[in-house]
Amino acid sequence: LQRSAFAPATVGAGDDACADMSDECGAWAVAGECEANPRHMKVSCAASCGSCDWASAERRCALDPRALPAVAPGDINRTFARIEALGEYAPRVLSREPWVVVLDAFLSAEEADALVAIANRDGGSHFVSSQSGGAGTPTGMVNPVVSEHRRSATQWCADGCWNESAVERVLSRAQALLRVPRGSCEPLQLLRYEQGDYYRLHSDYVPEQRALPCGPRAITLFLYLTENLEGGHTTFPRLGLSIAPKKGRAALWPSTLSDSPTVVDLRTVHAAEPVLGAAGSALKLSANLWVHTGDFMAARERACTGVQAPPPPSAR
Ligand SMILES: O=C(O)CCC(=O)C(=O)O
Ligand SMILES: [Fe+2]
Repeated sequence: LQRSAFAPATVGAGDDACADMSDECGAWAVAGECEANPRHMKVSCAASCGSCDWASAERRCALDPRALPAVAPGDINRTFARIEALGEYAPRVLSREPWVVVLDAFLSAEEADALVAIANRDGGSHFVSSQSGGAGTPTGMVNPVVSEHRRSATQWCADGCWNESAVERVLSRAQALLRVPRGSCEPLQLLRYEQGDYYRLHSDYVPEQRALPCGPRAITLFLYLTENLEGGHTTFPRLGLSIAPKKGRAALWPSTLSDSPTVVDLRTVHAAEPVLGAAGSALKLSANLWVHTGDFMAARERACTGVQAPPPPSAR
């Protein structure tokens, strides 16, 4: 059969109707992608996957009124004050209103090296050009795009990568430090900046997530995995702060208000300064661990994080 034999399908009528968003849905479904890639397929190819119950975001992503927030009002202030008082990992408070804390001894050198090895596995081929921002999609999600706002490479340490022992250790430590459930954390995002790479001023807050069960990103734990590089500082221009990359260092800041943890705090907008030095040797590797106010991992299973899962590379 020719690919064109599959026209976008529509199934049912009225409230239960659902449609495919792509001509390729039928071919992908035949190739088994509804099971292999359900977060994209069951939403965008609902007719071909027989998943009309997933077609409506309102129904699929309804909020559970009984769900307890992972970050409740006041938690941000309590958490940062506790971290300062505890004194573990050599904390330095750079700002208190809002909080920005650096933990120079968060990772051991071995752990940083282990994360670097994970980032570089298969010759670094898991990295893709970083995306950000992005336009809305017909399914009400954001489709991040590569833009001038950011030049770097990114990979998600998700699914199988969770089980790597260094990742597991680091996630458990972060969870214990912040006293948040594992499900509120996104998979670790690994970043690579080469000579000239940067990330312009932004907030980590994703507005579309506020109305979703995952809630917005409330806290960022940012890990520096390499050092001895020129540039590449993380700067907070509204606070006059600049954090240098240093192996094993973590920076911790909120993207929301302590009293209203689903409301953005624009005082912590930040940028990654360009990495300087010789082409080929200038390199900054780092990682983001984002904590949400809701259960991010449960929301991710149901394609309810507001970010469109990528389509299958092709129908085989
Ligand atoms: O690379 C940095 O220093 C900061 C990166 C960042 O802000 C981000 O990935 O959201
Ligand atoms: Fe950021």
